[in-house]
Amino acid sequence: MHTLSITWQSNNSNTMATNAASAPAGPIPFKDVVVDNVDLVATMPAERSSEDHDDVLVSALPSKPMVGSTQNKLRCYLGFWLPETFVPAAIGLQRRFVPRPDDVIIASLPKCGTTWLNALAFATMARRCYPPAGADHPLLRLSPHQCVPFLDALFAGGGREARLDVLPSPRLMYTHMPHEMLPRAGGCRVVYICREPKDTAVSLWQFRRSMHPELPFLDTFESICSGANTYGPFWDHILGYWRASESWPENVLFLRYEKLLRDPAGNVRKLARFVGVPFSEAEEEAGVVRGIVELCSLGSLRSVEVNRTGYMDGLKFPRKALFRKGVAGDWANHMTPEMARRMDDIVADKLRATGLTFQ
Ligand SMILES: Nc1ncnc2c1ncn2[C@@H]1O[C@H](COP(=O)(O)OS(=O)(=O)O)[C@@H](OP(=O)(O)O)[C@H]1O
Repeated sequence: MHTLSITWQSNNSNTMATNAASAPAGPIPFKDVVVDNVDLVATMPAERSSEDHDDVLVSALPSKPMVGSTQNKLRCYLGFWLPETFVPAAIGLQRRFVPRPDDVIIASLPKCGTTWLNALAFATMARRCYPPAGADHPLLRLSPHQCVPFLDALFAGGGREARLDVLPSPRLMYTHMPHEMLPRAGGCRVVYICREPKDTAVSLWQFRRSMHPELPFLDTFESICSGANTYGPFWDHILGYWRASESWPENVLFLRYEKLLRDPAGNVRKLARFVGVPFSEAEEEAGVVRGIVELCSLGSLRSVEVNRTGYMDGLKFPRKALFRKGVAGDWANHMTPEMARRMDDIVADKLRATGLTFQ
């Protein structure tokens, strides 16, 4: 098992002095601290979990194979197909996670822009300690997933969730769990990123192929359409956060990957306002938003050493597989018209009368 360490280091006072002029008014996230060596993905339990977790017998839940994995399977818990190793995380999150009012949680289905949004949120919230143009920015030596703790891995067992308690406020974390698995209380802020389902399907398949090059697209496609895919059904995952964003707009921000591609700066401003640290006029004039967008662009992240080399240890996937094409519409290169129509029909049917569309 990988050893995890969370190191909080005092910030360099010169950096603070340089930033003072452009610092926003109000609470300053990440003041005096730097997140380092937080690779919570690497701590995912390798063993399968079939024990009793708080009176839910994981091995008694309905199961299906997980496409592309011989080690893990999916279990249906409260209507969602979760990786078996993460069912205890869903239970633990619901029962024991105590959000703080100023927590920020990034939520998504896998392959919807999680890595990008993690990077943007981290760079935005940590900008006083780390100006985006700074040569010592954590995103120049750590992967975005190393900068943002992964709730699903932390709550998967082994007492790791206690590590969250020592993080100073405001905490930034991420999850792939459905909205239904998050506790209601606490009033923390959740930022969800949603992506066109056909592109998400292609991205997931390509990611899996980085480990299993021969994997046919059809297996991934069929499992997604059936609903029994990792964290699926995808329509229920999306709708859970969509409805929450409509009911509690001050708590849940619903972002779209395609809109982020079209207007990254506008969406970063929206994100900053939502998490309570809007950009000041001085910051706008100093090009801070532009700097964050550039730092977190696919080209920049892809060129960082840690993102080019090495593996997401617990998952054995190469990190570079997280930074592929980053475009909208790649589905057209991999789906037949019939496959595309089938998925569009599923989406139209499931999202009917919800106000959410992908057209
Ligand atoms: N900076 C940036 N800008 C635009 N797009 C980006 C960026 N970083 C990652 N990506 C693209 O996001 C896809 C990976 O999805 P996730 O980050 O959600 O994967 S994961 O859930 O964290 O495993 C994957 O999409 P595809 O290229 O379509 O496969 C990545 O290329």
